[in-house]
Order: sequence, then C-alpha cells, then structure tokens
Amino acid sequence: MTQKEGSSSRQTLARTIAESMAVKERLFEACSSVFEQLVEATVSAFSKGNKMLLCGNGGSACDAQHVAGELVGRFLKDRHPLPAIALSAADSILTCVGNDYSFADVFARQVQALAQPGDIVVGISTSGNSPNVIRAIEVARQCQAVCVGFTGAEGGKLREITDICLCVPSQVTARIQEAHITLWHALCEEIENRLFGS
Ligand SMILES: O=C(CO)[C@@H](O)[C@H](O)[C@H](O)[C@H](O)COP(=O)(O)O
Ligand SMILES: [Zn+2]
Repeated sequence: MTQKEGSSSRQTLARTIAESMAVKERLFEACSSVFEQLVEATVSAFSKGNKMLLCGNGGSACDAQHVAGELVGRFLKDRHPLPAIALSAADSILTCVGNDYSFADVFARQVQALAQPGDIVVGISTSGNSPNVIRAIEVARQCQAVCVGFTGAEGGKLREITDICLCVPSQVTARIQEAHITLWHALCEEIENRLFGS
C-alpha cells in the first residue's frame, strides 16, 4: 500500500466517523419524543400478547433480522421471549411472492397473512419510499395494526402513512442506518426494563 492510499483510507474512516457522530448528536433532539411514543406502543402491544412484524430492504432487511433476534432471543436480560418476526428473512416466501406476484408484494402479503389488530408492523426504509415497505404498511393499516416507520430526514411516503415515525436527521443511507440501529438498541433495552424489571 502506498502512503497516499493509506492516508486516503484514514481520511475516509475519519470522515465516516465524524459524519456518523454528527448525526448521533442531532438524534436525541430529533427523535426523543417519538421514541417515547414507540416505547409506550411496543410495551403495550407485547403486554397484550401482540407481536411485532418488521420489514426493510438491503441493510434494513438485516436490521429487521437483527432486532427480531434480540426480541425473540435476548438483548441484555435472560427473560421470556418476545414475539417478533423479520419478514425479510423468509427466503421461500420472498422468492415465491416476488416471482408469482411482484417484488412490491413480498412484505405486504406476509403482513396480510400474519397481522392481527394491535400488532406492531414496522417498515424500515432510509428513503421512506421503497414500494414493498409502503405496501406492507398500507396492508398493516387495513389489518388495524399499529404502523411504525424508521426512516431519514425526508421521511418519504412512510412518514405520511405511519402512526409513529422515527426520522433520523440525515439524508445519507449509511448514516441513517447507523442511527436506526442505535435507536433499536435503546428500544430493546427499554422494552426489557419495562416488561421484565430494570
Ligand atoms: O445497506 C445499504 C446501504 O448502506 C443498501 O443495501 C440499502 O439498504 C439498499 O440500497 C436498500 O434497497 C435501500 O432502500 P431504502 O432504505 O431506501 O428503503
Ligand atoms: Zn449498508
């Protein structure tokens, strides 16, 4: 590696860390009151025996799976599992529905099959405009689920059609995703504390 290449990679890392920290510094101000609403809604839903369904594309598909793992498995506490399903993890359903219907239906059809009144359906989309996430939330509303969005500063259509929407103050997909996972970790901790004692 040349010295020039080495210094360019250090600059990229330094800029990425600085940008990520700048977004995190604005995050509390932008999202704390909506975060409180989300805590109340999720704790209430789980207390009543309802479940959480999560969907997203790409990195947000992984976030959906990450969060479902923490709720069904554990975050910080050994406790009863909480019912959460990542719709992005259902390979056979995604390929069947994508192939036989359309990619825009891959999450909506699962929501139609699984969502009950009072369930929490979460769409994670940094643009707020991915058609399969938007369609999932539209179907969730018809099922009388609580509709939640995780998105970026603009919020896109997702912001307009959700009951509770966390809008990270950035327009950069990667920075938004990094803040989403921070919000999710805080939410998992608070859910565990409220439902199983701090
Ligand atoms: O992880 C990344 C970029 O960091 C990508 O995989 C990204 O998630 C994909 O481009 C998604 O399709 C973006 O969709 P969305 O967040 O706008 O709904
Ligand atoms: Zn990514």
